[in-house]
Amino acid sequence: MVESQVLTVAQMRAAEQDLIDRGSSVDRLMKLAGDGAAEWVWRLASRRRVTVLCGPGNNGGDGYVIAENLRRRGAEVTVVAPMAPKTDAAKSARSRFGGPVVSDGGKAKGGVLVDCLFGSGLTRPLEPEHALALRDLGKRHEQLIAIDLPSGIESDGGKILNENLPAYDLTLALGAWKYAHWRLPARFRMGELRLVPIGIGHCESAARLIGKPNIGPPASDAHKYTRGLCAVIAGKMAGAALLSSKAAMRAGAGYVKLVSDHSHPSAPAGLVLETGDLDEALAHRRVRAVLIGPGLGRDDEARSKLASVLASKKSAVLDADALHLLDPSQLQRDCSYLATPHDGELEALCRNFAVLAADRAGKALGLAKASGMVVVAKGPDTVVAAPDGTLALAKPAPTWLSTAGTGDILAGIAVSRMATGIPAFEAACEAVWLHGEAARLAGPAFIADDLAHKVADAMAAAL
Ligand SMILES: NC(=O)C1=CN([C@@H]2O[C@H](COP(=O)(O)OP(=O)(O)OC[C@H]3O[C@@H](n4cnc5c(N)ncnc54)[C@H](O)[C@@H]3O)[C@@H](O)[C@H]2O)[C@@H](O)CC1
Ligand SMILES: Nc1ncnc2c1ncn2[C@@H]1O[C@H](COP(=O)(O)OP(=O)(O)O)[C@@H](O)[C@H]1O
Ligand SMILES: [K+]
Repeated sequence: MVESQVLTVAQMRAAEQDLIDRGSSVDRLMKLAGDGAAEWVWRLASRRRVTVLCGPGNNGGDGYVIAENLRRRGAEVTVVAPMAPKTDAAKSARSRFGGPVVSDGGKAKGGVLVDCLFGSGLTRPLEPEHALALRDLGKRHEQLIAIDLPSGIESDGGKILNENLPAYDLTLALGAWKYAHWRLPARFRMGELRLVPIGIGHCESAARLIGKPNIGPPASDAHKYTRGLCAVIAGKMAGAALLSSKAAMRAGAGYVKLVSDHSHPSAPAGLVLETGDLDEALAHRRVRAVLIGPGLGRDDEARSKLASVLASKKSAVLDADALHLLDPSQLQRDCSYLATPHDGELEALCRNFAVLAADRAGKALGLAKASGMVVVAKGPDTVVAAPDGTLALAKPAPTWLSTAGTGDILAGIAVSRMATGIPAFEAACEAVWLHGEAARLAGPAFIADDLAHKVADAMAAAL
Protein backbone atom coordinates (compact mmCIF):
# COMPACT_ATOMS: atom_id res chain seq x y z
CA MET A 1 0.00 0.00 0.00
CA VAL A 2 1.31 3.40 -1.04
CA GLU A 3 0.31 5.03 2.28
CA SER A 4 2.42 2.59 4.26
CA GLN A 5 5.64 2.93 2.28
CA VAL A 6 8.61 4.73 3.80
CA LEU A 7 11.15 6.22 1.40
CA THR A 8 14.76 7.29 1.55
CA VAL A 9 15.61 10.68 0.01
CA ALA A 10 17.01 8.89 -3.05
CA GLN A 11 13.85 6.78 -3.44
CA MET A 12 11.69 9.91 -3.04
CA ARG A 13 13.65 11.73 -5.74
CA ALA A 14 13.31 8.73 -8.06
CA ALA A 15 9.57 8.54 -7.38
CA GLU A 16 9.18 12.26 -8.11
CA GLN A 17 11.24 11.88 -11.29
CA ASP A 18 8.98 9.02 -12.32
CA LEU A 19 5.95 11.32 -12.03
CA ILE A 20 7.78 14.02 -14.03
CA ASP A 21 8.69 11.44 -16.72
CA ARG A 22 5.00 10.61 -16.98
CA GLY A 23 4.10 14.21 -17.76
CA SER A 24 4.04 16.06 -14.43
CA SER A 25 6.55 18.77 -13.48
CA VAL A 26 8.30 20.00 -10.32
CA ASP A 27 6.03 23.08 -10.36
CA ARG A 28 2.92 20.94 -10.58
CA LEU A 29 4.07 18.62 -7.78
CA MET A 30 4.96 21.64 -5.65
CA LYS A 31 1.49 23.09 -6.22
CA LEU A 32 -0.14 19.78 -5.25
CA ALA A 33 2.03 19.48 -2.15
CA GLY A 34 1.63 23.13 -1.14
CA ASP A 35 -2.13 23.23 -1.68
CA GLY A 36 -2.57 19.92 0.19
CA ALA A 37 -0.52 21.22 3.11
CA ALA A 38 -2.32 24.59 3.06
CA GLU A 39 -5.59 22.78 3.68
CA TRP A 40 -4.24 21.51 7.03
CA VAL A 41 -2.64 24.86 7.93
CA TRP A 42 -5.91 26.69 7.17
CA ARG A 43 -7.86 24.39 9.48
CA LEU A 44 -5.37 24.58 12.31
CA ALA A 45 -4.88 28.36 12.03
CA SER A 46 -8.64 29.05 12.08
CA ARG A 47 -8.25 32.74 11.26
CA ARG A 48 -5.12 33.34 13.33
CA ARG A 49 -2.16 35.14 11.80
CA VAL A 50 0.27 32.81 9.95
CA THR A 51 4.03 33.17 9.44
CA VAL A 52 5.66 31.00 6.79
CA LEU A 53 9.44 30.60 7.12
CA CYS A 54 10.84 29.86 3.64
CA GLY A 55 14.28 28.47 2.78
CA PRO A 56 16.13 28.52 -0.56
CA GLY A 57 15.14 25.09 -1.94
CA ASN A 58 11.95 23.36 -2.92
CA ASN A 59 10.83 23.08 0.71
CA GLY A 60 10.87 26.89 0.68
CA GLY A 61 8.99 26.71 -2.63
CA ASP A 62 6.24 24.72 -0.91
CA GLY A 63 6.11 27.54 1.64
CA TYR A 64 5.35 30.21 -1.00
CA VAL A 65 2.57 28.00 -2.44
CA ILE A 66 1.08 27.55 1.05
CA ALA A 67 1.35 31.27 1.77
CA GLU A 68 -0.39 32.22 -1.49
CA ASN A 69 -3.13 29.64 -0.94
CA LEU A 70 -3.85 31.05 2.53
CA ARG A 71 -3.64 34.67 1.34
CA ARG A 72 -6.25 34.01 -1.35
CA ARG A 73 -8.58 32.65 1.29
CA GLY A 74 -8.24 35.85 3.26
CA ALA A 75 -5.71 34.78 5.88
CA GLU A 76 -3.16 37.24 7.22
CA VAL A 77 0.15 35.73 6.06
CA THR A 78 3.73 36.93 6.25
CA VAL A 79 6.61 35.11 4.61
CA VAL A 80 9.98 35.28 6.36
CA ALA A 81 12.74 34.39 3.87
CA PRO A 82 16.25 34.70 5.30
CA MET A 83 17.61 33.32 1.97
CA ALA A 84 16.38 34.03 -1.56
CA PRO A 85 14.89 31.11 -3.51
CA LYS A 86 17.48 29.20 -5.53
CA THR A 87 15.67 26.48 -7.47
CA ASP A 88 13.56 27.34 -10.54
CA ALA A 89 10.39 25.96 -8.95
CA ALA A 90 10.95 27.90 -5.71
CA LYS A 91 11.67 31.13 -7.67
CA SER A 92 8.50 30.77 -9.66
CA ALA A 93 6.44 29.98 -6.52
CA ARG A 94 7.94 33.11 -4.92
CA SER A 95 6.95 35.24 -7.91
CA ARG A 96 3.34 34.08 -7.57
CA PHE A 97 3.04 35.05 -3.90
CA GLY A 98 1.20 38.36 -3.59
CA GLY A 99 1.75 39.04 0.11
CA PRO A 100 4.58 40.54 2.17
CA VAL A 101 8.02 38.91 2.27
CA VAL A 102 10.59 39.98 4.87
CA SER A 103 14.13 38.70 5.21
CA ASP A 104 14.33 39.23 8.96
CA GLY A 105 11.75 37.48 11.12
CA GLY A 106 12.65 39.60 14.18
CA LYS A 107 9.19 41.11 14.46
CA ALA A 108 7.06 38.28 13.15
CA LYS A 109 4.69 36.73 15.64
CA GLY A 110 1.29 35.17 15.47
CA GLY A 111 -0.83 32.08 15.81
CA VAL A 112 0.89 29.59 13.55
CA LEU A 113 4.46 29.22 12.30
CA VAL A 114 4.87 27.10 9.17
CA ASP A 115 8.43 25.81 8.86
CA CYS A 116 9.52 25.54 5.22
CA LEU A 117 13.18 26.34 5.80
CA PHE A 118 14.57 22.93 4.80
CA GLY A 119 13.02 19.57 4.05
CA SER A 120 14.50 16.35 2.76
CA GLY A 121 17.36 18.23 1.03
CA LEU A 122 19.11 19.12 4.29
CA THR A 123 22.64 17.71 4.24
CA ARG A 124 24.32 19.46 7.17
CA PRO A 125 23.34 21.30 10.37
CA LEU A 126 21.52 24.63 10.00
CA GLU A 127 23.77 27.68 10.02
CA PRO A 128 23.74 29.24 13.52
CA GLU A 129 21.78 32.32 12.38
CA HIS A 130 19.08 30.15 10.77
CA ALA A 131 18.82 27.90 13.81
CA LEU A 132 18.48 31.00 15.98
CA ALA A 133 15.80 32.51 13.72
CA LEU A 134 13.82 29.25 13.81
CA ARG A 135 14.12 28.99 17.58
CA ASP A 136 13.00 32.62 18.12
CA LEU A 137 10.11 32.38 15.71
CA GLY A 138 9.09 29.13 17.41
CA LYS A 139 8.87 30.94 20.75
CA ARG A 140 6.75 33.77 19.29
CA HIS A 141 4.05 31.53 17.79
CA GLU A 142 1.35 29.50 19.50
CA GLN A 143 1.51 26.48 17.21
CA LEU A 144 4.16 25.09 14.92
CA ILE A 145 3.69 23.11 11.73
CA ALA A 146 6.60 21.51 9.87
CA ILE A 147 6.30 21.01 6.13
CA ASP A 148 7.66 17.64 5.06
CA LEU A 149 10.17 17.60 7.94
CA PRO A 150 11.07 19.93 10.78
CA SER A 151 14.16 21.86 9.65
CA GLY A 152 17.36 20.54 11.16
CA ILE A 153 16.46 16.86 10.87
CA GLU A 154 18.27 14.34 8.71
CA SER A 155 15.68 12.57 6.58
CA ASP A 156 17.20 9.10 6.19
CA GLY A 157 18.66 8.65 9.68
CA GLY A 158 16.19 10.59 11.83
CA LYS A 159 19.05 12.43 13.53
CA ILE A 160 18.57 15.94 14.94
CA LEU A 161 21.44 17.99 13.53
CA ASN A 162 21.10 21.15 15.70
CA GLU A 163 20.47 21.52 19.40
CA ASN A 164 17.50 23.32 20.97
CA LEU A 165 15.32 23.43 17.90
CA PRO A 166 11.58 23.69 18.58
CA ALA A 167 9.16 20.80 18.93
CA TYR A 168 6.19 20.84 16.51
CA ASP A 169 2.46 20.30 16.92
CA LEU A 170 1.99 18.88 13.43
CA THR A 171 4.26 17.61 10.66
CA LEU A 172 2.88 17.22 7.15
CA ALA A 173 4.80 14.60 5.18
CA LEU A 174 4.71 15.44 1.48
CA GLY A 175 4.06 12.62 -0.98
CA ALA A 176 5.37 9.76 1.18
CA TRP A 177 6.72 8.99 4.62
CA LYS A 178 10.45 9.48 5.01
CA TYR A 179 12.50 7.43 7.49
CA ALA A 180 12.79 10.37 9.91
CA HIS A 181 9.00 10.40 10.37
CA TRP A 182 9.25 7.06 12.16
CA ARG A 183 12.80 7.02 13.54
CA LEU A 184 14.06 8.33 16.82
CA PRO A 185 14.95 10.89 18.01
CA ALA A 186 13.31 12.82 15.14
CA ARG A 187 9.86 11.28 15.57
CA PHE A 188 9.29 12.81 18.98
CA ARG A 189 9.87 16.36 17.68
CA MET A 190 7.15 16.15 15.06
CA GLY A 191 3.86 16.11 16.98
CA GLU A 192 0.93 14.71 14.99
CA LEU A 193 1.83 13.29 11.59
CA ARG A 194 -0.27 13.58 8.43
CA LEU A 195 0.51 12.48 4.89
CA VAL A 196 -0.26 14.86 2.00
CA PRO A 197 -0.62 12.79 -1.20
CA ILE A 198 0.90 14.06 -4.46
CA GLY A 199 0.39 10.92 -6.55
CA ILE A 200 3.59 9.02 -5.65
CA GLY A 201 3.20 5.40 -6.82
CA HIS A 202 4.27 2.06 -5.40
CA CYS A 203 8.04 1.83 -4.88
CA GLU A 204 9.29 -1.75 -5.01
CA SER A 205 12.31 -1.25 -2.75
CA ALA A 206 10.57 0.93 -0.14
CA ALA A 207 10.47 0.01 3.52
CA ARG A 208 7.00 -0.44 4.91
CA LEU A 209 5.31 0.80 8.02
CA ILE A 210 3.99 -1.99 10.20
CA GLY A 211 0.22 -1.64 10.40
CA LYS A 212 -2.58 -3.64 11.95
CA PRO A 213 -2.44 -7.22 10.65
CA ASN A 214 -5.50 -8.95 9.29
CA ILE A 215 -5.44 -12.15 11.32
CA GLY A 216 -8.99 -13.54 11.32
CA PRO A 217 -10.47 -16.24 13.54
CA PRO A 218 -9.49 -19.94 13.23
CA ALA A 219 -11.02 -21.76 10.22
CA SER A 220 -14.34 -23.55 10.76
CA ASP A 221 -12.60 -26.94 10.65
CA ALA A 222 -9.58 -25.84 12.73
CA HIS A 223 -8.24 -27.97 15.55
CA LYS A 224 -5.33 -27.37 17.88
CA TYR A 225 -2.75 -28.97 15.60
CA THR A 226 -3.86 -27.22 12.41
CA ARG A 227 -3.58 -23.93 14.30
CA GLY A 228 -0.02 -24.89 15.20
CA LEU A 229 1.99 -26.41 18.02
CA CYS A 230 4.92 -24.45 19.38
CA ALA A 231 7.49 -25.45 21.95
CA VAL A 232 9.13 -23.00 24.35
CA ILE A 233 12.42 -24.24 25.76
CA ALA A 234 13.13 -23.13 29.32
CA GLY A 235 16.58 -22.71 30.85
CA LYS A 236 18.05 -21.45 34.09
CA MET A 237 15.46 -18.73 34.87
CA ALA A 238 12.10 -20.47 34.92
CA GLY A 239 10.00 -17.28 34.84
CA ALA A 240 11.15 -15.95 31.48
CA ALA A 241 10.10 -18.99 29.43
CA LEU A 242 6.82 -19.09 31.36
CA LEU A 243 6.10 -15.49 30.38
CA SER A 244 6.84 -16.34 26.75
CA SER A 245 4.54 -19.37 26.96
CA LYS A 246 1.69 -17.31 28.40
CA ALA A 247 2.01 -14.85 25.52
CA ALA A 248 2.29 -17.66 22.96
CA MET A 249 -0.94 -19.25 24.28
CA ARG A 250 -2.81 -16.03 23.43
CA ALA A 251 -1.26 -15.25 20.05
CA GLY A 252 -2.82 -17.81 17.74
CA ALA A 253 -1.05 -21.17 18.14
CA GLY A 254 -3.43 -24.00 19.05
CA TYR A 255 -1.06 -25.76 21.41
CA VAL A 256 1.86 -24.48 23.48
CA LYS A 257 4.35 -26.78 25.17
CA LEU A 258 6.85 -25.61 27.78
CA VAL A 259 9.86 -27.92 27.79
CA SER A 260 11.44 -27.35 31.17
CA ASP A 261 13.34 -28.92 34.05
CA HIS A 262 11.43 -26.71 36.50
CA SER A 263 8.05 -27.48 38.06
CA HIS A 264 6.23 -24.14 37.29
CA PRO A 265 3.52 -24.28 39.97
CA SER A 266 1.96 -21.04 38.69
CA ALA A 267 1.69 -22.17 35.06
CA PRO A 268 -1.81 -21.94 33.52
CA ALA A 269 -3.60 -25.31 33.41
CA GLY A 270 -3.78 -25.14 29.60
CA LEU A 271 0.00 -25.01 29.24
CA VAL A 272 1.47 -28.45 28.55
CA LEU A 273 4.61 -29.00 30.61
CA GLU A 274 7.15 -31.44 29.27
CA THR A 275 10.05 -32.47 31.45
CA GLY A 276 11.56 -35.30 29.42
CA ASP A 277 14.37 -35.45 26.87
CA LEU A 278 14.68 -32.27 24.76
CA ASP A 279 15.67 -34.04 21.53
CA GLU A 280 12.62 -36.28 21.85
CA ALA A 281 10.34 -33.29 22.47
CA LEU A 282 11.77 -31.52 19.43
CA ALA A 283 11.47 -34.58 17.21
CA HIS A 284 7.70 -34.63 17.60
CA ARG A 285 6.43 -34.12 14.05
CA ARG A 286 3.67 -31.77 15.14
CA VAL A 287 6.07 -29.19 16.63
CA ARG A 288 6.04 -26.45 14.01
CA ALA A 289 8.07 -23.73 15.73
CA VAL A 290 10.39 -23.50 18.72
CA LEU A 291 11.44 -20.61 20.95
CA ILE A 292 14.75 -20.67 22.76
CA GLY A 293 16.57 -17.94 24.64
CA PRO A 294 14.46 -16.28 27.36
CA GLY A 295 16.03 -17.20 30.71
CA LEU A 296 18.23 -19.79 28.98
CA GLY A 297 21.53 -18.95 30.68
CA ARG A 298 24.90 -19.18 28.98
CA ASP A 299 26.45 -22.31 30.47
CA ASP A 300 27.21 -25.63 28.78
CA GLU A 301 23.71 -26.90 29.35
CA ALA A 302 22.27 -23.83 27.63
CA ARG A 303 24.71 -24.28 24.76
CA SER A 304 23.67 -27.91 24.37
CA LYS A 305 19.94 -27.00 24.38
CA LEU A 306 20.53 -24.44 21.65
CA ALA A 307 22.51 -26.99 19.61
CA SER A 308 19.59 -29.44 19.91
CA VAL A 309 17.06 -26.85 18.72
CA LEU A 310 19.16 -25.90 15.71
CA ALA A 311 19.96 -29.52 14.86
CA SER A 312 16.23 -30.34 14.91
CA LYS A 313 15.80 -28.16 11.78
CA LYS A 314 12.56 -26.77 13.14
CA SER A 315 11.55 -23.18 12.49
CA ALA A 316 12.88 -21.27 15.47
CA VAL A 317 12.70 -17.94 17.27
CA LEU A 318 16.06 -17.11 18.85
CA ASP A 319 16.07 -14.55 21.64
CA ALA A 320 18.14 -13.28 24.58
CA ASP A 321 20.91 -15.70 25.71
CA ALA A 322 20.51 -17.84 22.59
CA LEU A 323 21.70 -14.84 20.57
CA HIS A 324 24.91 -14.65 22.61
CA LEU A 325 25.56 -18.38 22.31
CA LEU A 326 24.75 -18.67 18.61
CA ASP A 327 27.58 -19.90 16.40
CA PRO A 328 26.95 -18.88 12.76
CA SER A 329 27.86 -22.39 11.56
CA GLN A 330 24.97 -23.87 13.56
CA LEU A 331 22.26 -22.27 11.41
CA GLN A 332 20.78 -24.83 9.04
CA ARG A 333 20.16 -24.18 5.37
CA ASP A 334 16.52 -23.86 4.29
CA CYS A 335 15.30 -23.41 7.86
CA SER A 336 13.27 -20.47 8.95
CA TYR A 337 14.81 -18.42 11.78
CA LEU A 338 13.64 -15.31 13.49
CA ALA A 339 15.99 -13.44 15.85
CA THR A 340 14.72 -10.81 18.29
CA PRO A 341 17.78 -8.89 19.58
CA HIS A 342 17.74 -5.70 21.63
CA ASP A 343 20.58 -3.26 20.93
CA GLY A 344 23.15 -5.12 23.07
CA GLU A 345 22.33 -8.46 21.49
CA LEU A 346 22.32 -6.86 18.04
CA GLU A 347 25.85 -5.55 18.66
CA ALA A 348 27.03 -9.02 19.71
CA LEU A 349 25.40 -10.67 16.68
CA CYS A 350 26.91 -8.11 14.30
CA ARG A 351 30.35 -8.85 15.71
CA ASN A 352 29.71 -12.57 15.40
CA PHE A 353 28.49 -12.35 11.80
CA ALA A 354 31.03 -9.65 10.79
CA VAL A 355 28.38 -7.04 10.01
CA LEU A 356 29.38 -3.37 9.95
CA ALA A 357 26.68 -0.71 9.89
CA ALA A 358 25.97 2.60 11.60
CA ASP A 359 22.38 2.44 12.77
CA ARG A 360 19.83 -0.11 13.95
CA ALA A 361 18.15 -0.48 10.55
CA GLY A 362 21.49 -0.91 8.78
CA LYS A 363 22.65 -3.47 11.33
CA ALA A 364 19.38 -5.41 11.13
CA LEU A 365 19.54 -5.51 7.32
CA GLY A 366 23.21 -6.50 7.32
CA LEU A 367 22.63 -9.22 9.89
CA ALA A 368 19.58 -10.61 8.10
CA LYS A 369 21.56 -10.82 4.88
CA ALA A 370 24.64 -12.37 6.49
CA SER A 371 22.75 -14.91 8.59
CA GLY A 372 19.61 -15.73 6.58
CA MET A 373 17.53 -14.97 9.69
CA VAL A 374 14.63 -12.52 9.86
CA VAL A 375 15.80 -9.95 12.40
CA VAL A 376 13.53 -8.00 14.73
CA ALA A 377 15.86 -5.29 16.05
CA LYS A 378 13.77 -4.19 19.01
CA GLY A 379 13.86 -0.99 20.98
CA PRO A 380 11.97 2.31 21.12
CA ASP A 381 11.86 2.28 17.30
CA THR A 382 11.81 -1.38 16.33
CA VAL A 383 12.66 -2.50 12.78
CA VAL A 384 12.18 -5.86 11.07
CA ALA A 385 14.64 -6.93 8.36
CA ALA A 386 14.52 -9.90 6.01
CA PRO A 387 17.47 -11.59 4.27
CA ASP A 388 16.23 -10.31 0.87
CA GLY A 389 16.58 -6.70 2.05
CA THR A 390 12.92 -6.08 2.89
CA LEU A 391 12.60 -3.67 5.79
CA ALA A 392 9.60 -2.82 7.97
CA LEU A 393 9.45 -0.03 10.57
CA ALA A 394 7.27 -0.13 13.66
CA LYS A 395 5.26 2.87 14.81
CA PRO A 396 6.29 4.01 18.29
CA ALA A 397 5.01 1.71 21.03
CA PRO A 398 4.24 2.82 24.61
CA THR A 399 7.39 3.60 26.58
CA TRP A 400 5.94 1.54 29.47
CA LEU A 401 7.37 -1.41 27.55
CA SER A 402 10.75 -0.50 29.02
CA THR A 403 10.32 -2.99 31.85
CA ALA A 404 11.83 -6.43 32.44
CA GLY A 405 10.19 -9.37 30.73
CA THR A 406 8.46 -7.56 27.87
CA GLY A 407 11.01 -8.98 25.41
CA ASP A 408 10.02 -12.50 26.56
CA ILE A 409 6.43 -11.61 25.66
CA LEU A 410 7.45 -10.46 22.19
CA ALA A 411 9.38 -13.69 21.60
CA GLY A 412 6.38 -15.73 22.78
CA ILE A 413 4.03 -13.91 20.40
CA ALA A 414 6.53 -14.39 17.56
CA VAL A 415 6.85 -18.16 18.00
CA SER A 416 3.08 -18.48 18.23
CA ARG A 417 2.58 -16.58 14.96
CA MET A 418 5.31 -18.70 13.32
CA ALA A 419 3.61 -21.89 14.53
CA THR A 420 0.49 -20.89 12.59
CA GLY A 421 2.56 -21.52 9.46
CA ILE A 422 3.00 -18.00 8.11
CA PRO A 423 6.43 -16.85 6.81
CA ALA A 424 8.90 -15.59 9.42
CA PHE A 425 8.85 -11.99 8.16
CA GLU A 426 5.06 -11.78 8.40
CA ALA A 427 5.16 -13.49 11.81
CA ALA A 428 7.69 -10.91 12.97
CA CYS A 429 5.66 -7.91 11.77
CA GLU A 430 2.46 -9.29 13.27
CA ALA A 431 4.25 -9.98 16.56
CA VAL A 432 5.64 -6.45 16.75
CA TRP A 433 2.19 -4.96 16.10
CA LEU A 434 0.42 -7.26 18.61
CA HIS A 435 3.08 -6.50 21.24
CA GLY A 436 2.68 -2.72 20.81
CA GLU A 437 -1.11 -2.99 20.79
CA ALA A 438 -1.11 -5.17 23.93
CA ALA A 439 1.02 -2.50 25.62
CA ARG A 440 -1.44 0.24 24.56
CA LEU A 441 -4.33 -1.79 25.94
CA ALA A 442 -2.47 -2.52 29.17
CA GLY A 443 -2.26 1.22 29.98
CA PRO A 444 0.42 2.71 32.22
CA ALA A 445 2.78 0.93 34.61
CA PHE A 446 1.94 -2.62 33.54
CA ILE A 447 4.20 -5.56 34.31
CA ALA A 448 5.14 -8.27 31.84
CA ASP A 449 2.49 -10.65 33.27
CA ASP A 450 -0.26 -8.07 32.55
CA LEU A 451 1.10 -7.66 29.04
CA ALA A 452 0.82 -11.40 28.38
CA HIS A 453 -2.89 -11.22 29.28
CA LYS A 454 -3.47 -8.25 26.97
CA VAL A 455 -2.14 -10.20 23.97
CA ALA A 456 -5.60 -11.79 23.62
CA ASP A 457 -7.20 -8.32 23.45
CA ALA A 458 -4.62 -7.25 20.88
CA MET A 459 -5.55 -10.34 18.82
CA ALA A 460 -9.21 -9.31 19.11
CA ALA A 461 -8.30 -5.89 17.73
CA ALA A 462 -6.69 -7.54 14.68
CA LEU A 463 -9.65 -9.80 13.80
N1 LIG B 1 11.36 17.54 -6.01
C1 LIG B 1 10.05 17.65 -6.13
O1 LIG B 1 9.48 17.31 -7.16
C2 LIG B 1 9.24 18.11 -4.97
C3 LIG B 1 9.87 18.50 -3.78
N2 LIG B 1 9.15 18.97 -2.75
C4 LIG B 1 9.79 19.63 -1.58
O2 LIG B 1 11.14 19.75 -1.80
C5 LIG B 1 11.87 19.42 -0.63
C6 LIG B 1 13.23 19.01 -1.02
O3 LIG B 1 13.73 20.13 -1.74
P1 LIG B 1 15.27 20.41 -1.99
O4 LIG B 1 15.89 19.16 -2.51
O5 LIG B 1 15.33 21.63 -2.82
O6 LIG B 1 15.85 20.63 -0.56
P2 LIG B 1 15.53 21.60 0.66
O7 LIG B 1 14.55 22.65 0.30
O8 LIG B 1 15.22 20.75 1.83
O9 LIG B 1 16.98 22.23 0.87
C7 LIG B 1 17.49 23.15 -0.09
C8 LIG B 1 18.93 23.01 -0.46
O10 LIG B 1 19.72 23.65 0.51
C9 LIG B 1 21.04 23.11 0.55
N3 LIG B 1 21.34 22.84 1.96
C10 LIG B 1 21.34 21.63 2.60
N4 LIG B 1 21.62 21.78 3.90
C11 LIG B 1 21.81 23.12 4.10
C12 LIG B 1 22.13 23.92 5.23
N5 LIG B 1 22.29 23.36 6.43
N6 LIG B 1 22.25 25.25 5.07
C13 LIG B 1 22.07 25.83 3.89
N7 LIG B 1 21.76 25.12 2.75
C14 LIG B 1 21.64 23.79 2.86
C15 LIG B 1 21.01 21.87 -0.28
O11 LIG B 1 21.69 22.15 -1.46
C16 LIG B 1 19.50 21.61 -0.52
O12 LIG B 1 19.28 21.01 -1.75
C17 LIG B 1 11.03 18.38 0.05
O13 LIG B 1 11.28 18.27 1.44
C18 LIG B 1 9.65 18.90 -0.25
O14 LIG B 1 9.29 19.87 0.74
C19 LIG B 1 7.72 19.22 -2.89
O15 LIG B 1 7.59 20.53 -3.37
C20 LIG B 1 7.08 18.26 -3.83
C21 LIG B 1 7.78 18.18 -5.14
N1 LIG C 1 11.28 3.20 25.45
C1 LIG C 1 10.63 2.21 24.81
N2 LIG C 1 9.58 2.50 24.01
C2 LIG C 1 8.91 1.52 23.38
N3 LIG C 1 9.22 0.20 23.47
C3 LIG C 1 10.25 -0.15 24.23
C4 LIG C 1 11.02 0.82 24.94
N4 LIG C 1 11.99 0.17 25.62
C5 LIG C 1 11.84 -1.15 25.35
N5 LIG C 1 10.79 -1.35 24.52
C6 LIG C 1 10.33 -2.66 24.01
O1 LIG C 1 10.24 -3.55 25.12
C7 LIG C 1 10.84 -4.81 24.79
C8 LIG C 1 12.03 -5.04 25.74
O2 LIG C 1 12.68 -6.23 25.42
P1 LIG C 1 14.02 -6.70 26.15
O3 LIG C 1 15.01 -5.59 26.16
O4 LIG C 1 14.42 -8.00 25.55
O5 LIG C 1 13.53 -6.93 27.64
P2 LIG C 1 13.57 -8.27 28.55
O6 LIG C 1 14.83 -8.98 28.21
O7 LIG C 1 13.56 -7.76 29.96
O8 LIG C 1 12.36 -9.04 28.22
C9 LIG C 1 11.17 -4.76 23.33
O9 LIG C 1 10.13 -5.28 22.55
C10 LIG C 1 11.33 -3.25 23.05
O10 LIG C 1 11.01 -2.94 21.72
K1 LIG D 1 10.56 22.06 6.86
